[in-house]
Amino acid sequence: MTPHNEADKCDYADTVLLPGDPQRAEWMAETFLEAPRCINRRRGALGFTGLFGGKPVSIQATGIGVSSFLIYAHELLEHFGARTLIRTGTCGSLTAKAKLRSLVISQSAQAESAQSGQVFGLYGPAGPDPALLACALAKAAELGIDHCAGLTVCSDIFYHPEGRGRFADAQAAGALVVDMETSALYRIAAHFGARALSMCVVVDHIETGELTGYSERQALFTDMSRLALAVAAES
Ligand SMILES: O=P(O)(O)O[C@H]1O[C@H](CO)[C@@H](O)[C@H]1O
Ligand SMILES: O=c1cc[nH]c(=O)[nH]1
Repeated sequence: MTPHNEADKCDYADTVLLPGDPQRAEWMAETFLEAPRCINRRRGALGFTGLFGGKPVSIQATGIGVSSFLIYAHELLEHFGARTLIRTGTCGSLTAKAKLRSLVISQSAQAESAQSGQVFGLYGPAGPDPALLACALAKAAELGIDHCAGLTVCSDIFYHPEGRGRFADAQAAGALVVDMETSALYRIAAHFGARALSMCVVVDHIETGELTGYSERQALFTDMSRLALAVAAES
């Protein structure tokens, strides 16, 4: 038990999938895990453990943004003994290469701004675990999942007064998408000597203004869940 999580120490599997949204956590657990058990309801940040391919896997919602994310990730790594964290998120596309509704695997991540840089300065720069990344790329091809891989920019602010213009530098640096947690995931996992990978479904397009509807999203999460669990099963 921690201030934010009522689970017992032994309730989490070594491998934990991390969606931001508790409804996504519940849907993934009920749809894909055998014998899912809800192990955390505190603050509505739902956590589950069940079996996938005979192997224990957990799914824990992390909320929105780095501050919330780091609380759940820290407690999973330090208190609950998680060794592999796989983010199953959503993101906004910054380029035609990352199509609406497709899956983007974060090969690298950077903070949006100096402000984010200060937050992330607590932990050194880091990327995905190379073996998890290679496994995800191979499995995505094997499962026929529409995906691309590249740089994710990690922002602290969803509604920003400067709007999408603020991503010009990130776009020039080749960023495919923006989310609000991936850089923090890579950095905190490296700090604790754990392995991490982030994959996100593109739910809106910053350049074209295209949007998906919330009710459509569960269908969009099927491929991401299949891929994340295939990686978890091999990890
Ligand atoms: O859908 P999740 O996983 O929460 O991820 C994305 O969605 C939220 C913003 O709508 C941020 O947390 C962002 O990173
Ligand atoms: O535009 C978006 C969409 C999802 N998540 C983000 O952080 N930004």
